[in-house]
Amino acid sequence: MSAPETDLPPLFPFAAIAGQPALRQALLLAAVDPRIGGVLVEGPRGTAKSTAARALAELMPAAPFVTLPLGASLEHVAGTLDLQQALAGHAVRFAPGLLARADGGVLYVDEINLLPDALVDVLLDAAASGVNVVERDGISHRHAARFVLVGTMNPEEGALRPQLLDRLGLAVRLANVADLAERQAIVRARLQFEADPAAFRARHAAEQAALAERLGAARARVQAPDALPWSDAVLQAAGALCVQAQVDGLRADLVLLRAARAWAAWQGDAQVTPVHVQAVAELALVHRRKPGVPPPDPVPASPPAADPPHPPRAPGADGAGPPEADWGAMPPEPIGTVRLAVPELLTSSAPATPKKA
Ligand SMILES: Nc1ncnc2c1ncn2[C@@H]1O[C@H](COP(=O)(O)OP(=O)(O)OP(=O)(O)O)[C@@H](O)[C@H]1O
Repeated sequence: MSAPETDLPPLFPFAAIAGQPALRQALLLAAVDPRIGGVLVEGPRGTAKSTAARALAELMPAAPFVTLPLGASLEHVAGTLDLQQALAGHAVRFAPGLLARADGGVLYVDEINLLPDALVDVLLDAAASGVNVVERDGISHRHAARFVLVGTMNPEEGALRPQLLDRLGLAVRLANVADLAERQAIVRARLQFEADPAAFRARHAAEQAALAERLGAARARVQAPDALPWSDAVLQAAGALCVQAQVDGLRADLVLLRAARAWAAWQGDAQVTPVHVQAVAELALVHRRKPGVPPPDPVPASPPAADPPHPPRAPGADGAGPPEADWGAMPPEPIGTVRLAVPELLTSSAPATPKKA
């Protein structure tokens, strides 16, 4: 886990983020496998979008957190080639941009829907390929740009074109928190953090360390080419969900499979199954589903998906809600069903090492 830099304000720990299970799940999946292509977070102001994205970077080893400022130029983002040097017979000099700085970490793009399309195009290319290529007058330079792209938008302020939406790996639609107990738990935790950040962080240190270790193990597993195989049943499950959502093209299937594999790695499972596909389906499909097509009926669960439980806390810590159910222990569901909230994400007792098949 990267140590917070001393000249920066202390970070609110990922483990202390209350509610928002889909946001936490999507961020963690994108961190397990950055080639998923990032996360689009749609929703109102003040719903922990930037807090969660910053906190995610802290779970990754020495990961930078880079914010793309509004009004940034293409050169500022992608970097520039010094052609004068090249023409004078010197080696090509490359001045790195934000994509280079974000390598290995998180690139946070607030109001991605308000950026020029050309800039979003460059961001999405780099996010999906892990490489940034800068070309000018026949000279080109490429460098690693493996970052988790987190783009936020408020749909009331403008839409993102479907072509660009489709290229964002996962999406989450946040709503304002209407549950009074949950609001109180969030406010109480935040006030405690602001009153004494060091003590607050110390209280969550063990849970944070467990999350960071679990993330590191999952990241290592998805990089191993032979790990986490998928069967035809998995491809079929993904395809069936994509057909039901009436998505365009095949990108949804590919992202869904990649996300399912990341979820299996996070769970410590030995192979990808249709259950993993179901658990991440809505994150891959919500922004690709054809307008007017309803999502599959949610499966009633205990507790119901409409009332997702709070993340686990030590008794009495931060006034948070009750411990959550162990969703991982639930029986498989039929294909075509979707369960959005996967709160056992933050169950620190979950395995950090793969289970035996
Ligand atoms: N679910 C939550 N858990 C913990 N803190 C939360 C939660 N929701 C909101 N907050 C707190 O509310 C404040 C606002 O959150 P944050 O700045 O992350 O919102 P945002 O969604 O990025 O807003 P904006 O779109 O305006 O940038 C922060 O102090 C954050 O800690």
